[in-house]
Amino acid sequence: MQEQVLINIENLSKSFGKNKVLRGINLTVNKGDNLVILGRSGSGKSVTIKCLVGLLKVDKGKIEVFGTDVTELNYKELNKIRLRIGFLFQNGALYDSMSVRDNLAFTLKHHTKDLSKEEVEKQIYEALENVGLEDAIDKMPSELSGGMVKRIALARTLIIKPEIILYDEPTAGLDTITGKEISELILSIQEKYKTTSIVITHDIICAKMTANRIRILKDGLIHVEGSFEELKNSSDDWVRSFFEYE
Ligand SMILES: Nc1ncnc2c1ncn2[C@@H]1O[C@H](COP(=O)(O)OP(=O)(O)OP(=O)(O)O)[C@@H](O)[C@H]1O
Repeated sequence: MQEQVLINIENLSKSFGKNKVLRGINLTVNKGDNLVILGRSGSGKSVTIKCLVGLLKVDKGKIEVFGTDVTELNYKELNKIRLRIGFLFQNGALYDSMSVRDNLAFTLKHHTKDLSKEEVEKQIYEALENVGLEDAIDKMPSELSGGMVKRIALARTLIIKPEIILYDEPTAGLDTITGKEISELILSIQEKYKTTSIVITHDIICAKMTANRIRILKDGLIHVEGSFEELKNSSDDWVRSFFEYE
């Protein structure tokens, strides 16, 4: 069966002044892929996904998402594509002044107009159930632990039923056990919803649990790609160094 390409990046370049961050990235993500991008701090992982959703303007190259080159779109057209993509940002903060319910309702209503009150409530419960936090519905963000905030942020991402989910450092700032729980959750979401995802992480356990393919960025290019086991056993010392703490 022919693979369906959801993301196709060709020759993507991006500099900030003299800082040449991306020097010609090529990347495809097929439907159902769960791609992990590894790379040292500052190697351009976040810049890559920000270009992907049009938060940063590219210098050169093509980025096709759902078959449309997003580098050529105006704001309105870009927004249409973004509605099909969920983000879990590194500091994916919730709105502090809103309860968990209102945080989720706000996102849902922004995304899908004209839902009945009952439907909104039902979808909020469903999203919270997916992350095992139905009981937190009336809590304020200040009452939640770091791991709970990540889970709620994930529920907020899921509530729009995205076709692609972008995770930027989903386990950053969490202790090992809580980080592992978040990775397990990402995995269970992948299995339940057959989502396509890109996960940017430093956390090798998270990469092992969530990736079907891994790419490693170096010097503004994709240095290497392969499965977890292939890269872990690479003949390249630099590549293997990422897997030392597994
Ligand atoms: N808006 C910006 N303006 C100027 N420079 C930027 C901007 N965004 C990113 N950079 C620079 O681009 C480079 C890559 O940053 P990026 O955030 O993509 O790294 P990263 O690989 O995600 O790192 P980390 O793992 O630490 O999050 C860095 O040198 C950073 O300073």
